[in-house]
Amino acid sequence: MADEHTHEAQQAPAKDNLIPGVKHVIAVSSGKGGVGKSTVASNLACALALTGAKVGLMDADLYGPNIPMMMGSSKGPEQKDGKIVPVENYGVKLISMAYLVPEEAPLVWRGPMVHQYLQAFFRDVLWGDLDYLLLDLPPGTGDVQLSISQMVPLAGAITVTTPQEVALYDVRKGMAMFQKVNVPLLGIVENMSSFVCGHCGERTDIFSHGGGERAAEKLGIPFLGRIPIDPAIRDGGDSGHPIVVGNPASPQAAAFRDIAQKIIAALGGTEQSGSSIDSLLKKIKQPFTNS
Ligand SMILES: Nc1ncnc2c1ncn2[C@@H]1O[C@H](COP(=O)(O)OP(=O)(O)OP(=O)(O)O)[C@@H](O)[C@H]1O
Repeated sequence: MADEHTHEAQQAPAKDNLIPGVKHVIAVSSGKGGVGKSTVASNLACALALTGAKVGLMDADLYGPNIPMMMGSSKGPEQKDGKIVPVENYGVKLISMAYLVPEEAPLVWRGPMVHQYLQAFFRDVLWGDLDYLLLDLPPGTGDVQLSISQMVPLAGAITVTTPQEVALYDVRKGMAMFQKVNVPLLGIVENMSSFVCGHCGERTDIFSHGGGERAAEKLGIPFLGRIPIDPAIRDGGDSGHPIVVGNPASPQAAAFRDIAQKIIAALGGTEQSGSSIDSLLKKIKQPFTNS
C-alpha cells in the first residue's frame, strides 16, 4: 500500500507554486512520535530568524498541533481579504490547526481533508516573502507527508531522532520515503542525547549514544548535530519560550544555532558568524509577546 502511494507521489508533477514568495521549504520529520520534532522545529525556526532571515513555521501536524504552545502564541490569526494573516512571534510567522479548532476537539481527518487543509495552509495564508518555511510534520510516513511532497517543492528534509536503535529503525524508513519522492535529505538531528547532571556534571546516556551519527553515516547523509536532553529545553517548550530565545547564552541554544547554520550552508546561504547574542536578539521584533 505504502509503495502504491509513494509511486503516486513520484508521478504527480509539481502543481502551480502555491507559495511563490518562499525560497526554501524544509520538512522537519521524525520516524517516531515524541522524539522532539516540534521542539527542534520551533528552536530552529527561531535560530534561523535570529540570523536575520525571514522565517515561517507551519504546524503540519494536523493530528497533534503543538507549535502555538511551544512558540508562546495562543492567540489565533486574523483574516484579511479572505486570507489568513499568519501569527508572528519571535520573528517567525506561524500557522497551526490549533488556531482553527476548539482546544478539546478531537482531530480526526480523512485523507482528502488532510490534503485540503494543507493546501489552505500553503495557498490561503499570507506568507509573503520568506527565506525559509519550516514544516513541522506528524511522525511517520502518512497522508501529510505524501500530500506535501505533491503540493510544494521541498528544498530538503531534516529528520529528528533519539539515539536508540528502535527510533533509528523508523528513521531509515522515513528517509527512504523522502528519497522515493526525490526530496533531498539535509540530515539527521539527534535529540535527547546525553543528560548532563546539573549538580555533579556526570553524563548519562538515557537513550543510548551516537545512534543518530551512525545512522547518518550508514545512510550517507549529513549528521547535523546533537541536542542534549535537558529540563530547560522541555521547560522552554512548555512555557512558550524556545530555549534559543529564552536562554540564548546556554550551550543548548548554541547547539540549535549551530544546526541552523549548517542548514543555511546546505541550502547555499551564507553562514552568519561573529554576531553577538545581543545583536542577534535585537533582530527579534517582539520577544515574549502574543501569548
Ligand atoms: N532535548 C530535550 N530535552 C528535554 N525535553 C525535550 C527535549 N526535546 C523535546 N523535549 C520534550 O519532549 C516532549 C516531546 O517533544 P515534542 O513534542 O517536540 O516531540 P514530537 O516529536 O514533536 O512529538 P509528536 O510528533 O509525537 O507530537 C516535550 O515535552 C518536549 O518539551
